[in-house]
Amino acid sequence: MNTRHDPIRPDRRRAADQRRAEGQDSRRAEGRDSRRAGGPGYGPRLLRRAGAASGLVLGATLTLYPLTLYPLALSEPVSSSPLPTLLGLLLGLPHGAVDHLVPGWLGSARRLPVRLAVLLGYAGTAGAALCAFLARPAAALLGFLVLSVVHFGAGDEAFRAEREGVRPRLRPFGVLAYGGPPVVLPLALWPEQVDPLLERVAAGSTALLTAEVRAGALLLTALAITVTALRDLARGRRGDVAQLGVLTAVFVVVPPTCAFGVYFAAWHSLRHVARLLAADPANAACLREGRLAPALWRFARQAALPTGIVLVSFALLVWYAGPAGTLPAAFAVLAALTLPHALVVAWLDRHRPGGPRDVDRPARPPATRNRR
Ligand SMILES: CC1=C(/C=C/C(C)=C/C=C/C(C)=C/C=O)C(C)(C)CCC1
Ligand SMILES: [Fe+2]
Repeated sequence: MNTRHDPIRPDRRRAADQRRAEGQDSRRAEGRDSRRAGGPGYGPRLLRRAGAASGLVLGATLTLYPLTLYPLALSEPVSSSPLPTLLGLLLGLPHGAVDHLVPGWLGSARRLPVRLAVLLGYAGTAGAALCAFLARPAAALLGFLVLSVVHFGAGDEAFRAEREGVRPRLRPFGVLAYGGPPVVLPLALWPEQVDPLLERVAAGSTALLTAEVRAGALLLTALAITVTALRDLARGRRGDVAQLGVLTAVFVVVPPTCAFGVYFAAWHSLRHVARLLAADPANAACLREGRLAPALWRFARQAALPTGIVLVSFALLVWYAGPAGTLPAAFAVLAALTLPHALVVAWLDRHRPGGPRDVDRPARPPATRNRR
């Protein structure tokens, strides 16, 4: 096969080989794109819609809140109730329920032993995180908050890159600009509402979050938001600037437990589910035809059993811990599942079309090459 040392016309052979390889490369990239993203252009289109929907829901929360809900939600029992956060977490739970299938979709874990190893690794990592949470709750909660900033922010950076069909670049300021608002703003701007909850989740955790730590994190987040917004403005991405503005404003204006509940279900989870629908090769045909319902139905079926298992484990834990233990139990389960979930999502970001494992160019092949 290797003709590099062929004594006869090596230059012409080499050129022909290169042309053939380029053609194969391009066809492979196209096939990969249509397998994974539901047909050329469909993945980005789905992500654009999901992005617009999440921005609209947060925008609606921001505008309706002062008009209708403000007096109610600022009233003491509602503003510091964990209920909206728990409800949002519950609604968003399925976004992590098909994590174990993702490596198989991207072609890395189709064989049964590999799939079993993925499942075992997932369960083992969750178990280790749960042990850490039970042994050192305050320190573990702090680690969980940092992990949340990175997971939320990297998720949005990857989402934006996939929507544009380019390689994801995890710029630290970009990650902090998107991951900071849902975590840092509640801690820094709403301590009266958040601190009692943090103490209920893990006694002693607020002592670690000193005023200086919060002020420093707030400053860095504000800087990251400003830099990212200016960078996007310079590139003419006014839509992204508006979305970042809405995301930030929601966490400044709306009390945190409410803002976080809406954010988790309608922004983080919705966007991630859109990426999952585009990544599942079995959705390619229906998504190419513009039919979303079969893809959603397939996702619902795949997510049902793992979501059910988590809910039953959670119910057992609450029953064991009693009503006072509900919040710590909820967060212990959440923190335990977040660690393997964040690892799988980081893996997805690296292996999606256009990710660093792919060739060093946009996810979709250039328009001039091999267009039908
Ligand atoms: C503990 C706590 C909070 C933080 C919750 C976080 C950070 C959840 C992260 C979930 C993740 C990362 C899920 C993965 O997809 C709030 C809302 C600030 C205030 C109430 C107490
Ligand atoms: Fe997530």
